[in-house]
Amino acid sequence: MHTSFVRFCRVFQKGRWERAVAGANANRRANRTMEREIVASYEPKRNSEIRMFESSDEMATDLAEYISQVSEISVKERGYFAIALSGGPLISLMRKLCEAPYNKTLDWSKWYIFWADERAVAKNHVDSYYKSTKEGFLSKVPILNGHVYSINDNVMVEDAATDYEFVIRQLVKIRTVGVSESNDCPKFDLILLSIGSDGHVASLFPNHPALELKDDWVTYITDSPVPPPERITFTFPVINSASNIAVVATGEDKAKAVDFAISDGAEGPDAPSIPARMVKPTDGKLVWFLDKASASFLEAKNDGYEHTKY
Ligand SMILES: O=C(O)[C@H](O)[C@@H](O)[C@H](O)[C@H](O)COP(=O)(O)O
Repeated sequence: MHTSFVRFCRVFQKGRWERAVAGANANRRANRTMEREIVASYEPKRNSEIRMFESSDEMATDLAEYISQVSEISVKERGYFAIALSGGPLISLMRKLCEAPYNKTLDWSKWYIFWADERAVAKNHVDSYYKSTKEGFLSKVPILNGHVYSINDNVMVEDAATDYEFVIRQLVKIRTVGVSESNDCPKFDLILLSIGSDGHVASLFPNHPALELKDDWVTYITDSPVPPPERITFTFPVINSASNIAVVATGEDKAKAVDFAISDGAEGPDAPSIPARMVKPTDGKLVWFLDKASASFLEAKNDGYEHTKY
């Protein structure tokens, strides 16, 4: 059973749901019940994909290729690549973009950098995502300084959120950032997120009123359960308007959250509030990048273990 599931994930890794279904169909004769369980648990949402990796190195390799492909398509179609970053392991996992061939082949002059969330600290503070992004990525690739839209760290957090939304509105007007056809939200070419062990994405935490915002593009919080408390964050309308969203999960402490975010079994009144479940692109594509540890509850479930409640 375990082998079937791993095989299933490897097919997912190749990026084709149809092939995954074909693989599952091939298993049917061998284990009809197992196949039903897998397909029921991982019924694909429209335009979503799960990629699972044995090692951080494999994930980094695939993430670099994925980002490179999305950037090439965006530059070809729109003339720009507007990408929003976040915290956690992302910057380290983007490390291969700073190496050959990408450092030479990508059209870096068309890249525009944003943050889906940021901690309200000075840019030189150890907690700043800007600082870690600068050190781990921006200083190693030829992205133009004028294309890096970091948060204003000289004002109060609420003003920083207002400023950031204003800046994005100007860029949407001139279409450096695209616009959604179904609402007036910005349509980022790619938003990269990582999931926390409580299921938060960006700085959208479980049970927080910020989860419900419909009209704001950027908001602020002053009570983050994960320090530091003050942050700004994109809202779900903006996240879900993106052309592409990738959610990265690494480590066993994310296993429950990943399971509840992805599995259909987590529906119903007892289902926990997992912000990552609210990542549902309206017109775009969603890809989950999972390491073995963060996917271990998905695997366990298909090994015949009972679904563990959060
Ligand atoms: O301040 C935060 O919001 C967290 O640090 C946040 O970034 C999250 O927990 C990571 O995305 C998961 O990161 P790890 O995989 O490193 O735990």
